[in-house]
Amino acid sequence: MTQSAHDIVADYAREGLALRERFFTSNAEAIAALGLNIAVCLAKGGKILLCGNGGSAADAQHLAAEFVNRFQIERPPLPAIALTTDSSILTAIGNDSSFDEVFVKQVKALGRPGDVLLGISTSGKSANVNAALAAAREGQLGTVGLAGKDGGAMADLCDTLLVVDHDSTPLIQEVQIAVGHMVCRLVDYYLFEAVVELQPYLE
Ligand SMILES: O=C(CO)[C@@H](O)[C@H](O)[C@H](O)[C@H](O)COP(=O)(O)O
Ligand SMILES: [Zn+2]
Repeated sequence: MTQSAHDIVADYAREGLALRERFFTSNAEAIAALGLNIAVCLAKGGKILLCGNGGSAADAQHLAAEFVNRFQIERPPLPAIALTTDSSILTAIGNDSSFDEVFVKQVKALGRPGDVLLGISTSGKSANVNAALAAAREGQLGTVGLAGKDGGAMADLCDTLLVVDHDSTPLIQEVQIAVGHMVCRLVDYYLFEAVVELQPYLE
């Protein structure tokens, strides 16, 4: 029998709520550690590079904007670059080399040791994201992955990997942007509210 529109809404909301509950209950410590890790990178003068495809490209841009502009408190701008935004770079690399290379070359051009690359994918199988993570590791950047499903190939490429254990791409994405927002909140906390807590990690 065909589902009603009401049932589609109710089922989607119920599944998303259950996933959030499961994921954040079992990953709270890892998310707190990730927030600290990103705060330490920024406090030491590093920057955050972000990449992903489709909805994850939007998430990369969304999160870069939170760092550069502000999140919930007024504070100095923080350095973050989404590698998904420059259409000249993306089309030149995609056209001359391959779409798999669109992020790698930017990591090599812009990344410095001590920076962090945050790769976002729901499948863990996006070749351009995984190539960027491999190049970041090679260049001594920290590598962080937000993945879904079974994590794909990202596990072997990331210092920190958070896997949203579900098969639905949009539900995974909704959890991933919440993780990103929590990291922004934690960065504000460590850099501007609880500076003494950060101090031991800077020595
Ligand atoms: O937003 C969505 C689906 O919700 C799509 O645009 C989705 O992001 C695209 O199909 C991506 O190419 C999927 O890439 P990935 O998550 O597997 O790395
Ligand atoms: Zn989407």
